[in-house]
Amino acid sequence: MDEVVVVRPGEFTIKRGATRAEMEKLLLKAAREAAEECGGAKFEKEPGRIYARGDTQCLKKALARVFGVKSVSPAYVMKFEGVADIAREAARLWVGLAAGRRFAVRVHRVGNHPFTSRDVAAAVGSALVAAGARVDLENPEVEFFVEVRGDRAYFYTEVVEGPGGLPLGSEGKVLALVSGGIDSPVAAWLLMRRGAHVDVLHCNLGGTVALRHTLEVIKRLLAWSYGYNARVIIGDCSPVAKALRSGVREELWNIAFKRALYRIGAEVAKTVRAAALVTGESLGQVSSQTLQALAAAEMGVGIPILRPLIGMDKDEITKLAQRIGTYEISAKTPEYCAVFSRRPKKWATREEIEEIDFALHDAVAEVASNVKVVRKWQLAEFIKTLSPPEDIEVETPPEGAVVVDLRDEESYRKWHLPGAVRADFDEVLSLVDKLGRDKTYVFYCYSGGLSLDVAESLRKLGIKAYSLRLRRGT
Ligand SMILES: Nc1ncnc2c1ncn2[C@@H]1O[C@H](COP(=O)(O)OP(=O)(O)OP(=O)(O)O)[C@@H](O)[C@H]1O
Repeated sequence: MDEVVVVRPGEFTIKRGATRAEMEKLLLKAAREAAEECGGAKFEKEPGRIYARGDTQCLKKALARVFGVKSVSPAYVMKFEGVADIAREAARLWVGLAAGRRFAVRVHRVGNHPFTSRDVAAAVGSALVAAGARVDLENPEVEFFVEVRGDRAYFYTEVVEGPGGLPLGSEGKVLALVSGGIDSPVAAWLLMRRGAHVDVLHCNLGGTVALRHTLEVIKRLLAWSYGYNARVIIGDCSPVAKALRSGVREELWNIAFKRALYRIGAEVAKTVRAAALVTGESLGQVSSQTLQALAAAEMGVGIPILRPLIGMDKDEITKLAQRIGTYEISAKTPEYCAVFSRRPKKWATREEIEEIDFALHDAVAEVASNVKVVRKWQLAEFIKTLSPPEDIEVETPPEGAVVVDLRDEESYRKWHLPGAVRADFDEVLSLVDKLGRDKTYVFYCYSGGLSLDVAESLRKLGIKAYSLRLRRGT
């Protein structure tokens, strides 16, 4: 008796010849990388199955995250001579588990044998009934699976669902635009699941705190990218924010930013040889995701834009994000944004798109040619190196600075620094526009994270800004 993890490949097993052989090779490559998380494994292959030997419990989880895998079962395997051997072994393994419960035996048989699946089920069933269990095929409390393949029998009780889809790398490469929010990592994951190698582009508008958050989300997403050392491409998008705020009417900012993202994406896609962009847009979710807005933003961009979430509801997307493991961090990513207008237009004319292109042309080129590329395997180390500019934190407000309290109203009412005004983080830019961009600003919040980020992003727009480190007791 030997322990093994049975891996069942998904839909690509219906393919034939070279395509199938290539897909099996890719699946095995990804499975080997996944198994490294468990100290490695020994793999064996036969038509329609892969077997992995190693740390069974760990492999069960890791291999159930490999694209192209339909399901995984930790199993015992034995060589047998006849049905009696199978029934004896089943009884030895399962009597304790079956005792006093309603059970069903499910048998799957591949190969030529002098017995049928029913014969096996009957023999195993009676061995367990003899031990005090009761057969109930309709509504069992426990299911016992026996898979007979050639001269071996596999015994298991657990079937862990894999992601399905196609092995990573079987369907070319795409570039996913990922924001750190809930939706775009899900969109990227869905393309991975269909076999595409996915590189990720993030356009950073906030400060280091927000960037770290987003990269943590991306790290979780890429934990699924077994077999491909994906690229994370980070653009500092402050030139776009600046150009947009100075050269585009506010009602068009959302469409214009989207267009800038697509344009930057199209440029970066050329360098990484991606055949399409992927975004997390879902029809009608926000005002820039109307059909007209999407059509206007992508007019003449020159690369296909794939939107796998377009017909999905938010709760479906959220459930997937939870399964992928990105939801928790995504939900907490600060969405500080310098380019969201308060009264967004839901469409744009061709002339308006031309105006946008004219205003953003140089900024798009600047961002696209200054991106930073980090590989999946270096990402964790890279995140550790990120820290905000040294002089951004101060102990006391600089002389003459406008002091802004970013906490909620109740906290502000109870206590605030003398002379401080209160603002939510998404009101900061309007406040700065109102009070003057030439003034110095200093922000404080609860923990110092948000104020750092707000100050850093304002600096990127050319505004003098600091984050105040509150002393204990204040
Ligand atoms: N800063 C960014 N960097 C890269 N891509 C982005 C960025 N912001 C938005 N995107 C892309 O544009 C899409 C639409 O963005 P928008 O903010 O309208 O949608 P969203 O539904 O909030 O998406 P998400 O939840 O992914 O942030 C995103 O799904 C993502 O693909």
